[in-house]
Amino acid sequence: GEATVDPYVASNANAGATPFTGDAMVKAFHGQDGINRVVDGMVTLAYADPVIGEIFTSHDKVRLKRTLVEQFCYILNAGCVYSGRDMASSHKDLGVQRKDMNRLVELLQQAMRAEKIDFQAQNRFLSKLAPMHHDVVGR
Ligand code: HEM
Repeated sequence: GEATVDPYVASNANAGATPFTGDAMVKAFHGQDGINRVVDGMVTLAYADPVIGEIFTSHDKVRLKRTLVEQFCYILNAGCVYSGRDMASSHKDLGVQRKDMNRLVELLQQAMRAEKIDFQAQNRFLSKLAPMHHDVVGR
């Protein structure tokens, strides 16, 4: 099941990036099914990772997968609403460092490669996520 969290106001703005327009990106990611597989792959790798796994293991994987799928799907313009928390609230107190962010990006790349996402589309998506390090990495 999914753990409950403190109340917050849901908004697509919480996703932390302006979505792509048109359907090129959703096609490149093989639709919502492909997005689900990419998130599943990334989350599985992250929980099992020797470097960053420890940051994840005490947190609810069910909610994380659901909200990550919504966030990726929203940003890729694949027809979803993001119902999760904003990136600053989601990551405060986790103690995420820049190297952890870099590691998660590597795992996302691994998951996208496994789904055979076009390389240019991978990089276009990563460039939407990169500025979020300001909110994700603790200071
Ligand atoms: C651009 C990079 C990142 C994005 C887009 C992202 C996205 C998200 C989203 C959507 C959530 C769920 C929000 C919610 O529950 O309402 C979340 C939570 C979480 N993220 Fe990230 N994240 C990023 C980077 C990281 C990094 C680098 C780490 C650690 C290495 C991390 C660890 C976590 C953990 C442990 C949670 C669960 C927090 C909780 O249960 O309270 N995230 N993230």
